[in-house]
Amino acid sequence: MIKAVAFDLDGTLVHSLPDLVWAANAMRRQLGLAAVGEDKVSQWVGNGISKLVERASQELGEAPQALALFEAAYQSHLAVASRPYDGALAVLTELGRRGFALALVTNKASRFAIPLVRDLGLEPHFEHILCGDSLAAKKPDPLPLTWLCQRFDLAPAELLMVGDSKNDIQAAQAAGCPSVGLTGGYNYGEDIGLSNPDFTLDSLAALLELPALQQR
Ligand SMILES: O=C(O)COP(=O)(O)O
Ligand SMILES: [Mg+2]
Repeated sequence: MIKAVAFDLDGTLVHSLPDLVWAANAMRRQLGLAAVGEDKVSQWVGNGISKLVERASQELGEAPQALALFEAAYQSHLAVASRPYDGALAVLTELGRRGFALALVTNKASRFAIPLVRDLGLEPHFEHILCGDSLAAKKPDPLPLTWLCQRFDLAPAELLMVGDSKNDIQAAQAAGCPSVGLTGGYNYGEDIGLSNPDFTLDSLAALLELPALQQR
């Protein structure tokens, strides 16, 4: 029986790609590189900011200044075009009303993730927020989910992970937690179904129809 739900952030609750593209291009311009579009950047998201920057400056090989350039740009442009997906706030509110404990498990570093969820009004819904730098390992490592199970005093089977990326599904599988894979997010251009989540859904709103999430 599910008692708590852990949500991923980028590509799951928030369409953050436009601001990530903006920051990546601000960095690339200063490094003398050409601008890139959403199609490219969406494939660089998933393993945290430093990996994104590494992928976004790959043509240069070593670019020690790249991370600082990206971070300065992104910090000033976190929630300009980023928006919660349709129904995101309503789904969090309704799951809370049904008695489920909610948590956020993102690979985004806390200095970006926290102000973003605060700005978009998502923060009060979560009992715990785990970011890419909160613990010794991030998704696809199971650590954030096993940490949550301990905090919530739950068995792995009682915590549902909802995410758009194979990192979310692999973390859930390694922790022994059930998972929902959302289509339409940022999954390196791959079909999320290939990661074998327990459920594959096309929208957040469809979560509310899952039999396991009717009532805690
Ligand atoms: O920052 C990233 O690379 C991905 O963030 P997410 O875990 O919220 O999808
Ligand atoms: Mg994601």
